Amino acid sequence: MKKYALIVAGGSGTRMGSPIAKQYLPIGGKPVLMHTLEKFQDADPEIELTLVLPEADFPFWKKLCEEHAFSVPHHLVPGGRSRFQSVKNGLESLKLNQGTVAIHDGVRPFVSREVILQSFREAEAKGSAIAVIPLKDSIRKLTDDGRSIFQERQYFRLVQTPQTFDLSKIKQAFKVQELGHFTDDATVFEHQGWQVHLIAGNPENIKITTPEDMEFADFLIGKKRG
Ligand SMILES: Nc1ccn([C@@H]2O[C@H](COP(=O)(O)OP(=O)(O)OP(=O)(O)O)[C@@H](O)[C@H]2O)c(=O)n1
Ligand SMILES: C[C@](O)(CO)[C@H](O)COP(=O)(O)O
Repeated sequence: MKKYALIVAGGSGTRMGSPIAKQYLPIGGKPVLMHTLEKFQDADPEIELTLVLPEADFPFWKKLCEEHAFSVPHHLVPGGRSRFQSVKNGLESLKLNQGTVAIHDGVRPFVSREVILQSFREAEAKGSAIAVIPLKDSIRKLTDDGRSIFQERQYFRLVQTPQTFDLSKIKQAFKVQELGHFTDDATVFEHQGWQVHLIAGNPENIKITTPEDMEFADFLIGKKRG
């Protein structure tokens, strides 16, 4: 079955607060996004890659690719005002309806090869595959009257990407109007009344969001290089 990956990097990285958006910041000598694209190509060179970026950044990205002699083949698609709109643009750019598509945050460069391959296998068999990890800390729910209530953490999971789907189903799901609780692609899929299938993610697959995450990313890259 044909495999696609939609790497979404259409955001501006306000929580990082750096002059250059976080997806272009260097770790281990090259931009975060290049590591992410390479992860998918290394997992399976047959995966067709689409990169969603703010349209105004296209010339900057092309310059970065030249500077780094970056040769992983990919199509560029303009992002939207929210993650939902960026994913929608990316899905609409895929002209065929058959296959599976992994939707992945460009700022998660530490996704493992095993998780990528497993997500495609399970999505082919079950229609969806959402990478999640269990919690290590205890958790509490805050109430409106200022109290907090213990929660049984075994019933919770942290949700990562990739979130991989049957292509025709996820295209159909994204035809809806955007709702406030659509924080990821699983919530959009579920809105159709379909159940999502969870798979085990890899714990180092962090979403680079704040300056501390960049420090951790530098540490992880260094550790991998030994
Ligand atoms: N309009 C948007 C907003 C976000 N994203 C992407 O969705 C992923 C997860 O979003 P997040 O970490 O929130 O990125 P930003 O929106 O860039 O960060 P912030 O919320 O701090 O501004 C990122 O790869 C980001 O580039 C996107 O493609 N299009
Ligand atoms: C899609 C996601 O990375 C899953 O954990 C997350 O929901 C993105 O959230 P953000 O607030 O847009 O960073």
